[in-house]
Amino acid sequence: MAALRVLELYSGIGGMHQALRESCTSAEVVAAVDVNTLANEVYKHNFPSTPLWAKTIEGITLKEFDRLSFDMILMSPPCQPFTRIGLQGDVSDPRTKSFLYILDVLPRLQKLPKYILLENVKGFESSSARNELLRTLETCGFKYQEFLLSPTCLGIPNSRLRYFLIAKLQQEPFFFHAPGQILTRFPDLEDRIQCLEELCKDKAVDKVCESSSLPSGEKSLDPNVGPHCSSKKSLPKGAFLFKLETAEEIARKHNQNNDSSIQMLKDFLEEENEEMSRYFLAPKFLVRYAFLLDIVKPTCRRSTCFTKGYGHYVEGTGSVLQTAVDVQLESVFKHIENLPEEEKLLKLSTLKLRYFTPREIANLHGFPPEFGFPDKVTVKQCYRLLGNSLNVHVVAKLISVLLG
Ligand SMILES: C[S@@+](CC[C@H](N)C(=O)[O-])C[C@H]1O[C@@H](n2cnc3c(N)ncnc32)[C@H](O)[C@@H]1O
Repeated sequence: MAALRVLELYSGIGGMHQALRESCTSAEVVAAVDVNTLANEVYKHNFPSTPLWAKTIEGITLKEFDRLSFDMILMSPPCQPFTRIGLQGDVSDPRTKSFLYILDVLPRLQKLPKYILLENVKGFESSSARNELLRTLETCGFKYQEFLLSPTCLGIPNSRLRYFLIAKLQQEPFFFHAPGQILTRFPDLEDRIQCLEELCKDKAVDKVCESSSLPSGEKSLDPNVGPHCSSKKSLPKGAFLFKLETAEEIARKHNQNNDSSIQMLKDFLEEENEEMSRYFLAPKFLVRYAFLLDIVKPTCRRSTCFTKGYGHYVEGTGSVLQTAVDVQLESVFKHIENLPEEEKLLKLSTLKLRYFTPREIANLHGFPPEFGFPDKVTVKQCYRLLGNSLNVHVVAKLISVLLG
């Protein structure tokens, strides 16, 4: 079979390209498009032979799109218009303009692509942009399925709940098709068998795969968000409230750390060495923000989503690592608020807290060891680019599901 011709839109540092490679699909990225100069340099560094179009998507003409004659679109449109903490400008946000342009171009292409995969933040599913996307796909005759997935459903100790849509230009729906539902786990062989059994029983086709949508007891949704947050298990013995955390949060973290189906963070960490000193949290910063930090140890089986503000803003941008593994977090934080500043600092310093390195975040995001950044890219810029990127393993698996 001829290699698939893939168009990678909003290519950034090439998370989609990396995922395509990991999926072992016979494919060629015929063009990668992005306006960000730095992201483009990282892309070129890692995928030197891919044609990189450093221009806006809305600046590409229908003719140019047609000339590419692509079979597949991989895209992660800007997510700011849809984030829960943002203004949710949705289709009226200027950053959605290029996406609406793609939707406008799609039905007018000489040849429709056979496959589409889109990634965005949680929140996109309730946007007008998504409704517009579904309407366009239906008009063009695509069959599609939506997902909300986090790397935790692949055993990776990092929460990054994201919206995904896969679409194919075929008569037959996906075997796991769940009309009107957003799947919160990957479809598996069981779904296929069940699907076939149901078909054999000659049941109504639209009922075929209902069961695949919401599995019971599945650790599919991001454990940091939604109903899974409220653990029904009782607090671990001796646990108490500290560090501005509620009993519920402490219980949730405890449960996550005891979930042996998730790998430990230590599998993703670099060896501690002298160069790590640059990643340690500055004392002033520690005293000021310690209560807001999400602190994890190498033996933990969780970390929060690393965003583009990591290393710059504190709250909600990603976990920090406690490298003094024998120190009890509780003993450091208990009654700390009553201590004078110097003593506070002394206590906090015993934890030896540091940021995850860009390489460690890349590891958690599924980028292989050979994926790198040009020397001139600073650590902060790496955090920014990685925070904008995606989990390669999750997308690779979705590509396999889409083409399977
Ligand atoms: C969410 S990031 C995608 C990241 C990418 N998937 C990766 O792995 O790094 C969105 C990207 O879209 C790019 N972008 C935003 N608006 C654009 C436009 N109108 N035309 C081209 N690129 C655009 C940004 O520069 C950014 O790199």
